[in-house]
Amino acid sequence: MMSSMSLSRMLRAASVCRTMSTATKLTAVEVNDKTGIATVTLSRPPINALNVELLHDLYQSIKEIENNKSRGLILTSSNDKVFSAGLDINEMYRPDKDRARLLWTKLQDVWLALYGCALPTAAAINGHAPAGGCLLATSCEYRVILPQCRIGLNEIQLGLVPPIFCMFNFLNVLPRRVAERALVQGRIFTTEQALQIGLVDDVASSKEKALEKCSQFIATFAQTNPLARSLTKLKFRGADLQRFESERTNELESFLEFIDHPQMQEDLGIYLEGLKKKNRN
Ligand SMILES: CCCCCCCCC/C=C/C(=O)SCCNC(=O)CCNC(=O)[C@H](O)C(C)(C)COP(=O)(O)OP(=O)(O)OC[C@H]1O[C@@H](n2cnc3c(N)ncnc32)[C@H](O)[C@@H]1OP(=O)(O)O
Repeated sequence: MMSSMSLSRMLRAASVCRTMSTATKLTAVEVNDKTGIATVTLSRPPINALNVELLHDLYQSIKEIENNKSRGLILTSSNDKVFSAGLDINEMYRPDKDRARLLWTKLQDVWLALYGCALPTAAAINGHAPAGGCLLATSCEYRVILPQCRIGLNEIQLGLVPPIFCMFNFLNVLPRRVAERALVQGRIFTTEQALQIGLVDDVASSKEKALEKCSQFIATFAQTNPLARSLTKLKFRGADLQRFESERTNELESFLEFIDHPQMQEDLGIYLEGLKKKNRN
């Protein structure tokens, strides 16, 4: 028979994590009742490519966590090889115009919500994080990556001009010269390189350890007044957020114009085919 001691331990363990009521289909949200930290898990197999629906769910999750006054937000992936492959290229290749508009608007919303999030934010990067994957991670305040991953903003390599928020994110974590060169070259960094240049703060040997490090980072704010903390964060990020707002419409129109261009469509088609061919060979 189970002792009352082990039963109470089990009950305690069961109550530690709860799924948030409005957790959506492509993001799972779990709140640790002990620490008050919410973990958002990107869950769009196979590679968490950011389509309209995933971006929508991610935005909802971030806002929900912020409104529920969690102690912090950790972003991670349900895939053990890929954090996120960035924007779903299928959404940009021969796109439906209204959907392409929605895609970009949702990406902008997610960036605003994550970069300007009042809570401490951390990314447990448990797999590759090219392009939009890197954008999500660098919108957070702290990053831990696993060994043998690749991360970077490679938009230029696809013939895409990195939007202004890519620049803000890189300038926020890297020295200006390193940020500019990385963006202009479309560099993808290995785990070791990312750590060396400061694109990530730490390396962990497993997803669990990465999540633990993220929790430890968030715990460093335990003694800080949450309002004072978030207002200070906004003082650092406010100028970026304002400039983003003033260029938001222009960037949306540029994006739509850009992907409407026949050469761009041809290039995207070739790139997509190249990704698929890799698996056929
Ligand atoms: C202001 C002006 C603005 C104008 C400019 C606009 C700027 C845009 C800003 C943002 C841009 C982006 O994010 S663009 C997205 C850039 N992303 C990338 O370049 C990532 C490319 N993918 C990879 O590197 C790799 O797939 C990686 C993520 C590391 C995972 O490698 P794996 O070996 O584990 O998996 P793979 O076999 O390669 O991929 C599994 C399947 O997913 C597909 N796939 C991979 N990445 C995909 C993707 N991003 N979109 C769709 N499909 C993808 C592959 O073709 C495979 O399909 P099947 O073979 O059919 O199974």
